[in-house]
Amino acid sequence: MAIQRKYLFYYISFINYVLKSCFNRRKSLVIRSTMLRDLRVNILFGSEIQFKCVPDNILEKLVTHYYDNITILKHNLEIHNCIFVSQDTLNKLKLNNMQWALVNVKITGSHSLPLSRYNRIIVLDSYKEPECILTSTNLFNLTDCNHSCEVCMLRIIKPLNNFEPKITPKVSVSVIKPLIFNAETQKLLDKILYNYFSLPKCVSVGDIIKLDLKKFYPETEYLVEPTSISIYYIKIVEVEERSVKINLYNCKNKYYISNLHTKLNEVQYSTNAYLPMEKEFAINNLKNVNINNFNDFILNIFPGGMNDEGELIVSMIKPFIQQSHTVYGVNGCGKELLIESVSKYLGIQYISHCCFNWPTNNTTQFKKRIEYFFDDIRKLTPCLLHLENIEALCLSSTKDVEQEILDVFITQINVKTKKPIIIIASANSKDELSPVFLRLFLQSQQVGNLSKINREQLLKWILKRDSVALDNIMIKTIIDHTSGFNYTNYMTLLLLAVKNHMSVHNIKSTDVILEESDIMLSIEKINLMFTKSIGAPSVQVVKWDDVGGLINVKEEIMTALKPSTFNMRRSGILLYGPPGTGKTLLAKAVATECKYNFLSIKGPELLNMYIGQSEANVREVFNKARSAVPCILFFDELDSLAPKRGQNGDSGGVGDRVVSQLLTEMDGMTSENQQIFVLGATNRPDLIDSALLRPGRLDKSVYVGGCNDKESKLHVLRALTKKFYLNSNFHLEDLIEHLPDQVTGAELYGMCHNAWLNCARRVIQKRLAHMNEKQCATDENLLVTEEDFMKAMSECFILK
Ligand SMILES: Nc1ncnc2c1ncn2[C@@H]1O[C@H](COP(=O)(O)OP(=O)(O)OP(=O)(O)O)[C@@H](O)[C@H]1O
Repeated sequence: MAIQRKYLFYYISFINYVLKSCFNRRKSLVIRSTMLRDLRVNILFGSEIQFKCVPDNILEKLVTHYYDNITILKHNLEIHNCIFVSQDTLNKLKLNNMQWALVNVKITGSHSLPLSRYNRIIVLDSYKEPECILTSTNLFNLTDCNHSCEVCMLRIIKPLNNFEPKITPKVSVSVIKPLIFNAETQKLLDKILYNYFSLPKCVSVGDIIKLDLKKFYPETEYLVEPTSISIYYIKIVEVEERSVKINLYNCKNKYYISNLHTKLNEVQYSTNAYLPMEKEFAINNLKNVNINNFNDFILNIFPGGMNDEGELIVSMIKPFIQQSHTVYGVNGCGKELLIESVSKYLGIQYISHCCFNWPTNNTTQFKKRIEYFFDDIRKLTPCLLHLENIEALCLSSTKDVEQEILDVFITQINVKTKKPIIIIASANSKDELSPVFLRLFLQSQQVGNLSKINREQLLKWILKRDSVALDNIMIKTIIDHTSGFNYTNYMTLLLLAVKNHMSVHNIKSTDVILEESDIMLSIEKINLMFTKSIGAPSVQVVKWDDVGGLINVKEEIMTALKPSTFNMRRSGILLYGPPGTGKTLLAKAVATECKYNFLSIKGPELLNMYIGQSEANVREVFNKARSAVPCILFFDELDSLAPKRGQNGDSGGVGDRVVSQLLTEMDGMTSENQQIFVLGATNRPDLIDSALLRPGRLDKSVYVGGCNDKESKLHVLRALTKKFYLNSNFHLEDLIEHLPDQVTGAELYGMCHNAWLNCARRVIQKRLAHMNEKQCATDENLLVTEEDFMKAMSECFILK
């Protein structure tokens, strides 16, 4: 029987196994079918081992941790040619450290085998799970650069005992990334290639090589115009062996390339290629990385809390055929970062273009710009084209022009190419695109507001990526105070906090540990910026204890705002009651305490004499609220905005239309998301249209009454005199007896205000009298006495 030499090793193992079984009485000689299958797999395909792709910079660190520079240089340990295993796995594979072996991959759901390639098996001591690690570039090369296959196992086919790659005299490479070239990029690339091959590098024909600009040309940091492309990819197209040209299709042998012995030839062979898929990346600071903790230094490619959206966009794109989709999300929600991450995840080149660069006053020029742009893009396939602000195509003043532009766009995106152009258009909202335009896109994905858990994940992701230190308890506090924040908000928050920390502590380095005060100050600044940007008035800070009494009403509002066990919440509450009982004050306290955005509207402000304008104002208010979620929308004097419909005297039915608009918006609000809460306030609930008070809109009416018992009067008085210095022998309880039975908060406020003024006048008079004694009236001297209150009371009320 002619046994091929490469399988001899496995046959010997098999015979050993049978002999061992014969001598072991406890084991039966029966060889089960699974054993036979495993054996057959081993004989034909080698040992299967599990793997994990690890970011390049982490692997580089690990190698330098375990091997000194001399060993790395002597053995030419280049991470993209190596598979890293533990000592146990090496023993199991019966290999020696740094030995070359033929390796290939097992592809999920496929029986065909990619060609085997040479790889070095390197031991990283104390490495545990899974059985081996390698770079994503190496894995991609092992699949013959097949971007659409999923590898489930690595196979070590055959150990090579005396293998040593030869030096090739000539090599041809082509550039894959960057897609767009100019003289400057060319110069940089030449320099990187020269530096990279200054030490001999081992390659196979067809290999893709990843070159980090920072690593192979660190001087670029000092260039006047820094380049934005930091990673370059090249492909080995052809090598020469004893004057025979070896190209892609006839060999997977390894060759050494070095500047000294090899002539490098750059060809425009194929810029059209996929890239290795990168599902994870390493954080910036890898100071303390080691073999046991390296997983802590790896981050998912999708931003934290946006994993589901990322996966959904990936599933929209797969399989790679020419197609167009849309992604919606408000400004700063991280659309661009997400779409770029999707391109890295799928290993497809990313091109982004802002559509606002196209429009001009001249329609022909506008159309030409679109055509030229797509002509250029078709040379760069396969690629993921991100068209930012696609609404720019729908902003023409006339419908005819819009249609012409759309026709050109449709023609261009439907031109078929050999390799696909995957278009992802993004806009702030679906409403900005015309229906004709919407039909062009197959599927759409909304990047919505982040839930509390997602915000926490996102913040942790950013902190880890940018190596910003915070303690865990602070993260929870930040999350509680930043409802409605998105990716850009958190980036701004950290930037402001770092800036603040550096200026307060006079630190120059960027390695800072942020304190709670830095963060809180930045949150306040951002909230203020935001309030200004949406045109909301800044709300005076009112705390719960500034509102006296009204305990039931406070509880009612708070339970309505908190999601219940079934995640059902009220969409709105109507506060009604006599004037001056604290309805507006309550709304302000809700805004301060809940840390929600707060939009306050006085009913009559929205009414306008022009036809249609009042309804438009209502729409505008709800749009503002939607862009500021989570948001409390407070309508004061709601009876003037939403009176009963069909009443006489309503000129032209404006009131009816405003009510209808209000009802529509409130319905939309509940179905779209639960983060807008409407508070209404009125003195006359009987005048409000009943449709507004049905469940799902303002589904609860709460009475806010005056103070008619001693306890509530005392609570309000305590709240109003919180900042007063009261004379020690005077108690507020004594005042209560003299107050009228029915008083409102506003009346009590008036009385307290007068009492303080009485006190101030008294102190000033005293001061003027003692002018010569140089005695000053400080705050401590402003002790409000019972007499001040009694005088104020007699001014405000008819005493009992
Ligand atoms: N419960 C209370 N605790 C403390 N102060 C109160 C209370 N109720 C009313 N006030 C005082 O009265 C002032 C007016 O109250 P507010 O404007 O909230 O009344 P309102 O019910 O909204 O009146 P209107 O119906 O006329 O708009 C407040 O600024 C506050 O100083």
